[in-house]
Amino acid sequence: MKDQICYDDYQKTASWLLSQTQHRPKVAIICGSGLGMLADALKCQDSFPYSDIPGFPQSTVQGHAGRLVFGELKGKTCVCMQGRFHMYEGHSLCKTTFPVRVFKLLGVETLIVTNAAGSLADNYQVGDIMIIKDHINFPGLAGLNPLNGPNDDKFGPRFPPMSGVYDKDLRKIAFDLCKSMGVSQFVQEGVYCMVGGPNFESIAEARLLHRLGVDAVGMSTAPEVVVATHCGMRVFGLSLITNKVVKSYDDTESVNHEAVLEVSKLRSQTLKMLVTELVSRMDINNNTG
Ligand SMILES: O=P(O)(O)O[C@@H]1C[C@H](O)[C@@H](CO)O1
Ligand code: HPA
Repeated sequence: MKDQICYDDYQKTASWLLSQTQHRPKVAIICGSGLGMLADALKCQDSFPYSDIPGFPQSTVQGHAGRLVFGELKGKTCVCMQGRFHMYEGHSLCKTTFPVRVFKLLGVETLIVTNAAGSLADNYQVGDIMIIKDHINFPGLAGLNPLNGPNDDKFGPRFPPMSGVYDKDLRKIAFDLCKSMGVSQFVQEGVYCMVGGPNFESIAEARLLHRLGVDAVGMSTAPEVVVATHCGMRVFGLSLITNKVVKSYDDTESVNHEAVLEVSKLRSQTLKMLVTELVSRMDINNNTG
C-alpha cells in the first residue's frame, strides 16, 4: 500500500466490504494483544482475513489474528478487528489507522479501543482493567501524527480538539456495569500513554512516565483515537494491565510479549462480558443511516 492515502482509497475498501456483507455496523471494536476473543461474542458472523480485503494492511504480531469480523452483539451491529496495526511493525501512521476511516465510511459512530498495557500507577495490579480517561500520545507530541499532511475536510477539521475524547457517559456506564458484574475491585480509571515500541521501557523511561502521571503504557491506541475523534466518532477505551513496568534497579523481573498474552487470556471472559453489555446499553439505532 502506498504511503499517502486518499479518500478514494478508504472508499474503495469500504465499498468492497459493503458489497460482501449485509451487516451495517454502528460500533467498531479494536482488539488489543491477545484480546481477539472479544470477537467471539459476535453472532451471525461474516469474517474476512485482512489479506482478502482490498487496501487493508497486514498484521504481523503474535496475538493479532488479522481478521475483520462483522456480527451482532445483543442486537447491535458491530465490526471487530482481530488484530491491529502498530507503528513499530513498519506501518506509517496513516496505515495503522486506515481501518478507522474505513469504519467511518461504513457508518460506524462509536469506536471501542482495547489494548494490553504495562502499569506505572503504584496501586494497579496485573489483571486490572483500566477504563481510559485520557491519553498521552508521545509519538504525536514528537510530530508523528496520523493527521500529518494535507487535511481531508471530508473527514474532519485541520485542528481537531483532543480534550474529553473518552466519552464520559460510556465510562460511567462501564463503571456501573463493573459494579453489577462484581468486578469493580479490579477496575481502575486512568491515563494511557502511547510509546513507539517495540522495546519495553528502560527503568529511566519508566520513572519519567511515572512522574508525568501516566497510569499505563502501551504501543498503540492513541493514533486510532486521534483519527476517530477527527472524524467525529465517539470513543471508549480499555487497557488490560498485563504487567507492572519495572521502575526499580533492584527489580530482577522483566516483561515479555508471551507473558502479556497469558494475562490477556486470564481476563478474556470478563472483558468479553463488559464489552457486550456496554454495547447493549449504547444509545444506537441499527436501522438508521
Ligand atoms: O495492540 P496492543 O497495544 O494491545 O499491544 C501491546 C503493545 C505491544 O504491541 C505488545 C507488547 O506485548 O502488546
Ligand atoms: N510497555 C509497553 N507496552 C506494553 C507493555 C509495557 O509494559 N505491556 C503491554 N504492552
